[in-house]
Amino acid sequence: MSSTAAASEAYIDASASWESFNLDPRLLQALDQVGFEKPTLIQSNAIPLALEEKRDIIAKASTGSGKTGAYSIPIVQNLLAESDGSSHHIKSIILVPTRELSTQVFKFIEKLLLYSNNSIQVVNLSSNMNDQVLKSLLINKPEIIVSTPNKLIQVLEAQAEESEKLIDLSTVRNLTIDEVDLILSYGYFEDLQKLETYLPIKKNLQTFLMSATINDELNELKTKFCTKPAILKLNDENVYHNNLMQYYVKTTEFDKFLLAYVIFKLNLIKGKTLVFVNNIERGYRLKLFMEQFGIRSCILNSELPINSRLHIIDEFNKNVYNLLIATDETVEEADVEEEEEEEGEQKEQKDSKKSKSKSKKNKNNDYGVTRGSDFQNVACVLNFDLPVSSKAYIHRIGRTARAGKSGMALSFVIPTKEFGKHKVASLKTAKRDEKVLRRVLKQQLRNGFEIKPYQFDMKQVEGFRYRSEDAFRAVSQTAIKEARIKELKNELVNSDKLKRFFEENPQDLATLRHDKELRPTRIQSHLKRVPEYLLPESARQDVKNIGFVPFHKNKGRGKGKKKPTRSKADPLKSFKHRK
Ligand SMILES: Nc1ncnc2c1ncn2[C@@H]1O[C@H](COP(=O)(O)OP(=O)(O)OP(=O)(O)O)[C@@H](O)[C@H]1O
Repeated sequence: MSSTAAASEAYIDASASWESFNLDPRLLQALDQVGFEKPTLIQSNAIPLALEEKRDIIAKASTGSGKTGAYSIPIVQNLLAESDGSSHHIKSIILVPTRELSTQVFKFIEKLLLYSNNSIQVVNLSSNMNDQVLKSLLINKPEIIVSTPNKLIQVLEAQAEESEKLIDLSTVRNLTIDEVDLILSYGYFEDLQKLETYLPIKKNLQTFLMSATINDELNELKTKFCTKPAILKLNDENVYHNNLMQYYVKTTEFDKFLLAYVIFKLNLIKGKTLVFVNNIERGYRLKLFMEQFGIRSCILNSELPINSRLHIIDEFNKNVYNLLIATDETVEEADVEEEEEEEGEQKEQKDSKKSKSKSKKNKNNDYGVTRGSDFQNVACVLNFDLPVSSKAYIHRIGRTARAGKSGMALSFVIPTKEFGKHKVASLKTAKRDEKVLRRVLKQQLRNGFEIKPYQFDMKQVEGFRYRSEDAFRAVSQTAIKEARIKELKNELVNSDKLKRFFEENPQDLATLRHDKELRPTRIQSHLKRVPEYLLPESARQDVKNIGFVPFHKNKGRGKGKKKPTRSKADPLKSFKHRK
């Protein structure tokens, strides 16, 4: 069995087994190798529909519920069943919204093909290989192509002039669109329309459309690509998020920084934390601020080269880094509009064309980490900046408590009366924080979940204010600009090294750290130490006795269940000093 962690009992479908789907022995062996003992609910529902009934499928299932397997397993099974090992044709196209996800899905399929003796080939079109390498891979007519819609169309259009067609989609038998609503909101709709002209639509083409949240725009795609699809809407949030504790803290614009300092310096969160901010500049501001206290973190945003982005996620998953500050660049007006409409606040009809073109700006980034990315063992998602919609909230918190594991989500919320009071620490999106919080609370409650208010003991936190203000002042606009350029330069060098050594020297990769200090202009080394007098009483007397956030499974979280005991529900209350 491999290192892939076993899923919890609630997460898998105990009544089903891989054997019951008549899977190819090579695939069964691969599933055993990745450590999937039994299918998850979405997998046990989707696989028979796809394999036995040959249905098109539209599936909505919770984040972290195993949707990748739900479509990849039938794809690989069909290919293994058909393959004679000699002739090759492109049979399956898998479209995903981001390059990160493209790599992730590609790697997963490679694992499923481990015992297929190269009879089936898979290519990641969106990876960073040069044209010659890509050409050599495509010449072999790989059975599966994983790509963003944009990249696929680019290659198809570029070859239109050439006599030899590298990609011939007339042989395609399966089209999968993962995170389909995000694909639409990224402005990929036109690319999908173009794709229609290359694919044998509705002629023997099986289609899978997958997402954790599904919107109305999907109807157009459904009519275009599907024939009598089976619609799977698993009401599974309460199964998957039973292990997720959710809290929010009402605070002020500056105190977000103060609290982040206290939380990370005093190690109040045990395990890896993924911090979400709403723009790139905020990410660097927070990193530079925390750096002064000796708190190391990595940055993840669309500015960084793709190789670095993938390496950072990989290393974070291998526990090389504890703290990752990711910019959520899906903070879209379209999302906000959509929610306002849903709640009847905006009566006017949405001009769908306008909203499609508006979100198009994201498309060229092909970047996104709130959706689909399989971050492993994330103990806490900290919404340093609250997202702008409850949909975005679902996807962010879905980066923790995955595969039945436990996790915690903590969100900082700026009350409307506090908005705009601290010029430098202020953020435009925070104006709507309270409104968004109301929606998030309502939406989570519908699924039986409570997001509890969390009160920090501000008397204890107050002692850290002076140092925070000092450190915050040092992070000037110029310091941020310089740090941004420096990081970019570092990562370009890293990315180049990564490119050259990717395959040959995997050990060398480990030495490329992404959490190096970026150093704001003014260095204040005294800030790295927390003096004894600032520690809470208990921490001063006996560091070993100080508590930490318990991330073990808590059975009492679900709807109508018994409330957890205070010590379990109040994880941030006790302080631990970072050594
Ligand atoms: N049958 C299974 N048994 C055990 N673990 C599984 C199984 N299927 C998937 N997993 C694990 O569950 C995690 C989540 O799976 P996956 O990334 O497919 O979720 P998802 O539904 O696509 O989530 P998202 O909506 O966030 O993209 C992964 O770490 C994966 O390895």
